[in-house]
Amino acid sequence: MTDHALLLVNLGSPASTSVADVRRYLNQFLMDPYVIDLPWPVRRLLVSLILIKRPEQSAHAYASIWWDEGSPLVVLSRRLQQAMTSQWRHGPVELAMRYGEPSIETTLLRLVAAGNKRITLAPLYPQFADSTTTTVIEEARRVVREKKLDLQLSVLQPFYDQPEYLDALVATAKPYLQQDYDHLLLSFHGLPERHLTKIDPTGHHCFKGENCCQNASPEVLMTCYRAQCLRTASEFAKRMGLPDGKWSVSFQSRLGRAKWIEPYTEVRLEALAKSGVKKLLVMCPAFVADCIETLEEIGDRGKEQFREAGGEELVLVPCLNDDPRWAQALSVLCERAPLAL
Ligand SMILES: C=CC1=C(C)c2cc3[nH]c(cc4nc(cc5[nH]c(cc1n2)c(C)c5CCC(=O)O)C(CCC(=O)O)=C4C)c(C)c3C=C
Ligand SMILES: [Fe+2]
Ligand SMILES: [Fe+2]
Repeated sequence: MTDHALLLVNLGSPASTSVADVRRYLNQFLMDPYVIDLPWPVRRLLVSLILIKRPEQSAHAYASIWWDEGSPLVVLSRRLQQAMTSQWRHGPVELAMRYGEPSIETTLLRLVAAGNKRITLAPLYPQFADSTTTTVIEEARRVVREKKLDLQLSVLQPFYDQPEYLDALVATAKPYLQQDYDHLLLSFHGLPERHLTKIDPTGHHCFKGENCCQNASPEVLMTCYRAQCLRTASEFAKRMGLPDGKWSVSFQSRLGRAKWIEPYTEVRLEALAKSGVKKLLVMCPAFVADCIETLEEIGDRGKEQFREAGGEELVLVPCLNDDPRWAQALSVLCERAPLAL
Protein backbone atom coordinates (compact mmCIF):
# COMPACT_ATOMS: atom_id res chain seq x y z
CA MET A 1 0.00 0.00 0.00
CA THR A 2 1.55 3.32 -1.05
CA ASP A 3 -1.51 5.56 -0.79
CA HIS A 4 -1.24 6.29 2.93
CA ALA A 5 0.57 9.62 3.30
CA LEU A 6 2.13 11.10 6.40
CA LEU A 7 1.56 14.83 6.88
CA LEU A 8 3.87 16.48 9.42
CA VAL A 9 2.58 19.84 10.67
CA ASN A 10 4.56 22.44 12.56
CA LEU A 11 3.68 25.98 13.58
CA GLY A 12 5.21 27.98 10.73
CA SER A 13 7.28 31.14 10.41
CA PRO A 14 7.09 34.43 8.51
CA ALA A 15 8.00 34.20 4.79
CA SER A 16 10.95 36.53 5.42
CA THR A 17 12.32 38.80 8.12
CA SER A 18 10.72 41.91 6.62
CA VAL A 19 8.43 43.76 9.02
CA ALA A 20 5.53 43.40 6.53
CA ASP A 21 5.93 39.58 6.33
CA VAL A 22 6.27 39.27 10.10
CA ARG A 23 3.14 41.40 10.58
CA ARG A 24 1.17 39.19 8.12
CA TYR A 25 2.32 36.03 9.91
CA LEU A 26 1.61 37.36 13.42
CA ASN A 27 -1.82 38.53 12.30
CA GLN A 28 -2.75 35.07 10.96
CA PHE A 29 -1.32 33.37 14.05
CA LEU A 30 -2.80 35.61 16.73
CA MET A 31 -6.21 35.93 15.02
CA ASP A 32 -6.61 32.17 15.38
CA PRO A 33 -9.37 31.79 18.02
CA TYR A 34 -7.50 28.80 19.47
CA VAL A 35 -4.53 31.09 20.20
CA ILE A 36 -6.22 34.26 21.40
CA ASP A 37 -9.48 32.84 22.69
CA LEU A 38 -11.51 36.02 22.90
CA PRO A 39 -14.65 37.02 20.96
CA TRP A 40 -13.76 38.27 17.45
CA PRO A 41 -14.17 42.06 18.06
CA VAL A 42 -12.05 41.93 21.24
CA ARG A 43 -9.49 39.66 19.59
CA ARG A 44 -9.30 41.98 16.54
CA LEU A 45 -8.75 45.00 18.77
CA LEU A 46 -6.14 43.28 20.93
CA VAL A 47 -4.23 41.86 17.96
CA SER A 48 -4.28 45.25 16.21
CA LEU A 49 -2.74 46.76 19.33
CA ILE A 50 -0.08 44.01 19.46
CA LEU A 51 0.64 44.60 15.77
CA ILE A 52 1.67 48.20 16.38
CA LYS A 53 5.06 47.36 17.89
CA ARG A 54 5.54 43.60 17.88
CA PRO A 55 6.26 43.05 14.14
CA GLU A 56 9.27 45.33 14.27
CA GLN A 57 10.66 43.71 17.44
CA SER A 58 9.99 40.19 16.15
CA ALA A 59 11.45 40.98 12.69
CA HIS A 60 14.64 42.06 14.42
CA ALA A 61 14.68 38.86 16.49
CA TYR A 62 13.98 36.67 13.44
CA ALA A 63 16.77 38.44 11.50
CA SER A 64 19.24 37.54 14.24
CA ILE A 65 18.60 33.79 13.91
CA TRP A 66 17.59 33.48 10.22
CA TRP A 67 19.59 31.09 8.04
CA ASP A 68 20.59 31.43 4.37
CA GLU A 69 18.01 28.69 3.57
CA GLY A 70 15.26 30.44 5.57
CA SER A 71 13.58 30.14 8.97
CA PRO A 72 15.33 27.56 11.19
CA LEU A 73 11.95 26.07 12.17
CA VAL A 74 10.93 25.54 8.53
CA VAL A 75 14.37 24.36 7.36
CA LEU A 76 14.69 21.88 10.26
CA SER A 77 11.14 20.59 9.77
CA ARG A 78 11.91 20.12 6.07
CA ARG A 79 15.04 18.12 6.99
CA LEU A 80 12.99 15.98 9.36
CA GLN A 81 10.52 15.36 6.53
CA GLN A 82 13.43 14.15 4.34
CA ALA A 83 14.69 11.90 7.13
CA MET A 84 11.18 10.46 7.56
CA THR A 85 10.82 9.40 3.92
CA SER A 86 13.07 6.39 4.48
CA GLN A 87 11.12 5.48 7.67
CA TRP A 88 7.51 5.75 6.47
CA ARG A 89 6.81 2.89 4.05
CA HIS A 90 3.10 3.48 3.36
CA GLY A 91 3.29 6.48 1.03
CA PRO A 92 4.69 9.99 0.69
CA VAL A 93 5.78 12.19 3.61
CA GLU A 94 4.73 15.83 3.35
CA LEU A 95 5.18 18.91 5.51
CA ALA A 96 2.72 21.72 6.18
CA MET A 97 2.67 24.73 8.45
CA ARG A 98 -0.33 25.86 10.49
CA TYR A 99 0.50 29.50 9.71
CA GLY A 100 2.21 30.73 6.56
CA GLU A 101 3.42 28.37 3.86
CA PRO A 102 3.10 25.56 2.86
CA SER A 103 -0.45 25.59 4.20
CA ILE A 104 -2.41 22.57 5.44
CA GLU A 105 -5.04 23.21 2.75
CA THR A 106 -2.67 23.25 -0.25
CA THR A 107 -0.78 20.23 1.02
CA LEU A 108 -3.88 18.13 1.74
CA LEU A 109 -5.35 18.95 -1.68
CA ARG A 110 -2.10 17.96 -3.37
CA LEU A 111 -1.94 14.67 -1.48
CA VAL A 112 -5.52 13.77 -2.40
CA ALA A 113 -5.00 14.78 -6.05
CA ALA A 114 -2.01 12.41 -6.10
CA GLY A 115 -4.31 9.51 -5.12
CA ASN A 116 -3.73 9.20 -1.39
CA LYS A 117 -6.75 7.67 0.31
CA ARG A 118 -5.50 7.79 3.87
CA ILE A 119 -3.51 10.45 5.68
CA THR A 120 -1.86 10.36 9.07
CA LEU A 121 -1.80 13.89 10.40
CA ALA A 122 1.10 14.53 12.78
CA PRO A 123 0.95 17.80 14.73
CA LEU A 124 4.57 18.15 15.87
CA TYR A 125 3.80 19.04 19.50
CA PRO A 126 4.66 16.57 22.28
CA GLN A 127 2.29 18.20 24.80
CA PHE A 128 -1.38 18.93 24.09
CA ALA A 129 -2.72 22.48 23.82
CA ASP A 130 -5.69 23.92 22.00
CA SER A 131 -3.38 26.61 20.60
CA THR A 132 -1.20 24.00 18.89
CA THR A 133 -2.69 20.49 18.58
CA THR A 134 -6.41 21.34 18.35
CA THR A 135 -5.98 24.13 15.84
CA VAL A 136 -4.02 21.84 13.48
CA ILE A 137 -6.64 19.09 13.70
CA GLU A 138 -9.54 21.52 13.24
CA GLU A 139 -7.88 23.15 10.24
CA ALA A 140 -7.40 19.73 8.60
CA ARG A 141 -11.02 18.81 9.38
CA ARG A 142 -12.22 22.11 7.87
CA VAL A 143 -10.39 21.38 4.61
CA VAL A 144 -11.71 17.79 4.44
CA ARG A 145 -15.27 19.02 5.09
CA GLU A 146 -15.30 22.10 2.85
CA LYS A 147 -13.47 20.47 -0.06
CA LYS A 148 -15.48 17.23 0.40
CA LEU A 149 -12.31 15.13 0.36
CA ASP A 150 -12.72 11.37 0.25
CA LEU A 151 -10.15 10.59 2.89
CA GLN A 152 -9.49 8.55 6.00
CA LEU A 153 -7.69 10.66 8.58
CA SER A 154 -5.59 9.35 11.47
CA VAL A 155 -4.13 11.72 14.04
CA LEU A 156 -0.90 11.36 16.02
CA GLN A 157 -1.72 11.73 19.71
CA PRO A 158 0.28 13.92 22.13
CA PHE A 159 3.43 11.94 22.87
CA TYR A 160 4.73 13.75 26.00
CA ASP A 161 5.12 10.44 27.92
CA GLN A 162 5.86 8.02 25.09
CA PRO A 163 9.12 6.05 25.48
CA GLU A 164 10.10 6.64 21.84
CA TYR A 165 10.03 10.45 22.28
CA LEU A 166 11.67 10.36 25.72
CA ASP A 167 14.41 7.98 24.55
CA ALA A 168 15.14 10.25 21.56
CA LEU A 169 15.38 13.24 23.94
CA VAL A 170 17.78 11.29 26.17
CA ALA A 171 19.91 10.14 23.23
CA THR A 172 20.29 13.62 21.76
CA ALA A 173 20.77 15.46 25.09
CA LYS A 174 23.15 12.95 26.69
CA PRO A 175 26.40 14.36 25.21
CA TYR A 176 25.53 17.73 26.81
CA LEU A 177 24.60 16.22 30.16
CA GLN A 178 27.82 14.21 30.28
CA GLN A 179 29.79 17.45 30.57
CA ASP A 180 30.19 19.33 33.84
CA TYR A 181 27.25 21.59 34.68
CA ASP A 182 25.51 22.93 37.77
CA HIS A 183 21.84 22.77 36.81
CA LEU A 184 19.52 21.71 33.97
CA LEU A 185 16.50 23.91 33.24
CA LEU A 186 13.74 22.36 31.14
CA SER A 187 12.01 25.39 29.63
CA PHE A 188 8.64 24.72 27.96
CA HIS A 189 6.54 27.17 25.93
CA GLY A 190 4.04 28.85 28.27
CA LEU A 191 0.28 29.30 27.99
CA PRO A 192 -2.22 31.68 29.57
CA GLU A 193 -3.65 29.98 32.70
CA ARG A 194 -7.13 30.45 31.22
CA HIS A 195 -6.29 27.99 28.41
CA LEU A 196 -5.92 25.28 31.07
CA THR A 197 -8.79 26.13 33.38
CA LYS A 198 -11.35 26.34 30.59
CA ILE A 199 -10.75 22.74 29.50
CA ASP A 200 -10.03 21.24 32.94
CA PRO A 201 -12.16 18.05 32.74
CA THR A 202 -12.63 17.89 36.49
CA GLY A 203 -13.54 21.58 36.77
CA HIS A 204 -11.45 21.84 39.92
CA HIS A 205 -7.88 20.73 39.13
CA CYS A 206 -5.96 23.59 37.61
CA PHE A 207 -4.26 26.03 40.00
CA LYS A 208 -5.90 24.54 43.05
CA GLY A 209 -2.83 24.13 45.17
CA GLU A 210 0.85 24.58 44.39
CA ASN A 211 1.55 21.04 43.20
CA CYS A 212 -1.71 20.41 41.34
CA CYS A 213 0.08 19.21 38.20
CA GLN A 214 2.67 17.03 39.93
CA ASN A 215 0.57 13.96 40.59
CA ALA A 216 -2.15 14.57 38.03
CA SER A 217 -4.73 11.82 37.50
CA PRO A 218 -4.97 10.18 34.05
CA GLU A 219 -8.13 12.25 33.45
CA VAL A 220 -6.30 15.52 34.14
CA LEU A 221 -3.26 14.40 32.14
CA MET A 222 -5.46 14.08 29.04
CA THR A 223 -5.79 17.86 28.69
CA CYS A 224 -3.53 19.64 31.20
CA TYR A 225 -0.60 21.05 29.23
CA ARG A 226 1.28 21.94 32.42
CA ALA A 227 0.84 18.45 33.88
CA GLN A 228 2.05 16.94 30.59
CA CYS A 229 5.15 19.19 30.59
CA LEU A 230 5.97 18.18 34.18
CA ARG A 231 5.54 14.51 33.24
CA THR A 232 7.92 14.88 30.26
CA ALA A 233 10.47 16.57 32.54
CA SER A 234 10.28 14.01 35.36
CA GLU A 235 10.40 11.05 32.95
CA PHE A 236 13.42 12.59 31.24
CA ALA A 237 15.16 13.18 34.59
CA LYS A 238 14.39 9.62 35.67
CA ARG A 239 15.82 8.16 32.46
CA MET A 240 18.95 10.33 32.78
CA GLY A 241 19.36 9.49 36.47
CA LEU A 242 19.32 13.17 37.47
CA PRO A 243 19.02 13.76 41.21
CA ASP A 244 16.37 16.13 42.62
CA GLY A 245 17.68 19.67 42.81
CA LYS A 246 19.90 19.22 39.74
CA TRP A 247 17.02 20.07 37.38
CA SER A 248 13.87 22.19 37.30
CA VAL A 249 11.06 23.28 34.98
CA SER A 250 9.96 26.70 33.74
CA PHE A 251 7.68 28.24 31.09
CA GLN A 252 8.77 30.80 28.51
CA SER A 253 7.46 33.16 25.79
CA ARG A 254 4.75 34.96 27.74
CA LEU A 255 2.78 37.44 25.62
CA GLY A 256 0.48 40.16 26.93
CA ARG A 257 -0.67 40.95 30.44
CA ALA A 258 -2.72 37.87 31.32
CA LYS A 259 -1.33 35.44 33.89
CA TRP A 260 0.55 32.59 32.20
CA ILE A 261 1.60 29.32 33.76
CA GLU A 262 4.51 29.57 36.16
CA PRO A 263 7.35 29.60 36.97
CA TYR A 264 8.42 31.98 34.21
CA THR A 265 11.75 31.13 32.56
CA GLU A 266 13.07 34.70 32.82
CA VAL A 267 12.45 34.65 36.58
CA ARG A 268 14.11 31.25 36.97
CA LEU A 269 17.17 32.28 34.95
CA GLU A 270 17.79 35.14 37.33
CA ALA A 271 17.03 33.11 40.46
CA LEU A 272 19.34 30.27 39.38
CA ALA A 273 22.21 32.69 38.69
CA LYS A 274 21.64 34.42 42.04
CA SER A 275 21.60 31.07 43.85
CA GLY A 276 25.15 30.39 42.62
CA VAL A 277 24.57 28.34 39.47
CA LYS A 278 27.49 29.14 37.17
CA LYS A 279 27.03 26.71 34.28
CA LEU A 280 23.42 26.19 33.23
CA LEU A 281 22.11 23.80 30.60
CA VAL A 282 18.73 24.66 29.06
CA MET A 283 16.57 22.19 27.13
CA CYS A 284 13.28 23.10 25.42
CA PRO A 285 11.32 19.82 25.08
CA ALA A 286 8.04 21.43 23.92
CA PHE A 287 9.74 22.28 20.63
CA VAL A 288 10.82 19.47 18.35
CA ALA A 289 12.72 21.89 16.11
CA ASP A 290 14.88 24.85 17.04
CA CYS A 291 13.15 28.13 16.33
CA ILE A 292 13.02 31.75 17.38
CA GLU A 293 11.82 30.70 20.85
CA THR A 294 14.85 28.51 21.51
CA LEU A 295 17.61 30.20 19.49
CA GLU A 296 16.79 33.84 20.19
CA GLU A 297 14.74 33.84 23.40
CA ILE A 298 16.92 31.34 25.28
CA GLY A 299 20.16 31.12 23.27
CA ASP A 300 20.63 34.89 22.94
CA ARG A 301 18.42 36.88 25.33
CA GLY A 302 18.27 34.23 28.06
CA LYS A 303 22.04 33.81 27.95
CA GLU A 304 22.50 37.57 28.44
CA GLN A 305 19.96 37.67 31.30
CA PHE A 306 21.69 34.75 33.03
CA ARG A 307 25.11 36.39 32.73
CA GLU A 308 23.84 39.76 33.92
CA ALA A 309 22.44 38.06 37.03
CA GLY A 310 25.85 36.54 37.86
CA GLY A 311 25.84 33.26 35.90
CA GLU A 312 28.83 32.37 33.74
CA GLU A 313 27.70 30.07 30.95
CA LEU A 314 24.33 29.08 29.52
CA VAL A 315 24.41 26.17 27.07
CA LEU A 316 21.33 25.63 24.91
CA VAL A 317 20.78 21.93 24.20
CA PRO A 318 19.55 21.59 20.59
CA CYS A 319 16.03 20.30 19.93
CA LEU A 320 15.44 16.90 18.34
CA ASN A 321 15.52 18.54 14.90
CA ASP A 322 16.32 15.98 12.18
CA ASP A 323 18.27 13.52 14.31
CA PRO A 324 17.86 10.03 12.73
CA ARG A 325 16.90 8.56 16.13
CA TRP A 326 14.06 11.07 16.35
CA ALA A 327 12.95 10.37 12.75
CA GLN A 328 12.81 6.67 13.64
CA ALA A 329 10.93 7.33 16.90
CA LEU A 330 8.42 9.63 15.23
CA SER A 331 7.76 7.05 12.56
CA VAL A 332 6.90 4.46 15.23
CA LEU A 333 4.62 6.97 17.01
CA CYS A 334 2.86 7.78 13.73
CA GLU A 335 2.27 4.08 13.03
CA ARG A 336 0.20 4.02 16.23
CA ALA A 337 -1.95 7.05 15.31
CA PRO A 338 -5.63 6.12 15.67
CA LEU A 339 -8.28 6.84 13.05
CA ALA A 340 -9.98 10.19 13.66
CA LEU A 341 -13.74 10.11 14.00
C1 LIG B 1 5.41 24.44 21.60
C2 LIG B 1 4.16 24.78 21.72
C3 LIG B 1 3.61 26.15 21.58
C4 LIG B 1 2.56 26.66 22.30
C5 LIG B 1 1.76 25.96 23.37
C6 LIG B 1 2.36 28.00 21.86
C7 LIG B 1 1.39 28.89 22.35
C8 LIG B 1 1.36 30.25 22.08
N1 LIG B 1 2.27 31.02 21.38
C9 LIG B 1 1.89 32.33 21.39
C10 LIG B 1 2.58 33.41 20.79
C11 LIG B 1 3.72 33.30 19.96
N2 LIG B 1 4.46 32.18 19.73
C12 LIG B 1 5.43 32.47 18.81
C13 LIG B 1 6.35 31.60 18.26
C14 LIG B 1 6.33 30.20 18.42
N3 LIG B 1 5.48 29.47 19.23
C15 LIG B 1 5.75 28.13 19.09
C16 LIG B 1 5.13 27.06 19.78
C17 LIG B 1 4.06 27.18 20.67
N4 LIG B 1 3.28 28.28 20.86
C18 LIG B 1 6.83 28.00 18.16
C19 LIG B 1 7.42 26.70 17.68
C20 LIG B 1 7.19 29.28 17.75
C21 LIG B 1 8.35 29.63 16.82
C22 LIG B 1 7.98 30.08 15.44
C23 LIG B 1 9.18 30.39 14.60
O1 LIG B 1 8.98 30.95 13.51
O2 LIG B 1 10.34 30.12 14.92
C24 LIG B 1 5.33 33.86 18.42
C25 LIG B 1 6.14 34.54 17.30
C26 LIG B 1 7.46 35.01 17.66
C27 LIG B 1 7.39 36.24 18.50
O3 LIG B 1 6.95 37.28 18.03
O4 LIG B 1 7.76 36.11 19.68
C28 LIG B 1 4.27 34.40 19.14
C29 LIG B 1 3.74 35.80 19.09
C30 LIG B 1 0.67 32.41 22.12
C31 LIG B 1 -0.11 33.71 22.33
C32 LIG B 1 0.35 31.12 22.55
C33 LIG B 1 -0.81 30.63 23.33
C34 LIG B 1 -1.84 31.29 23.68
FE1 LIG C 1 4.10 30.31 20.61
FE1 LIG D 1 -2.56 21.20 36.60
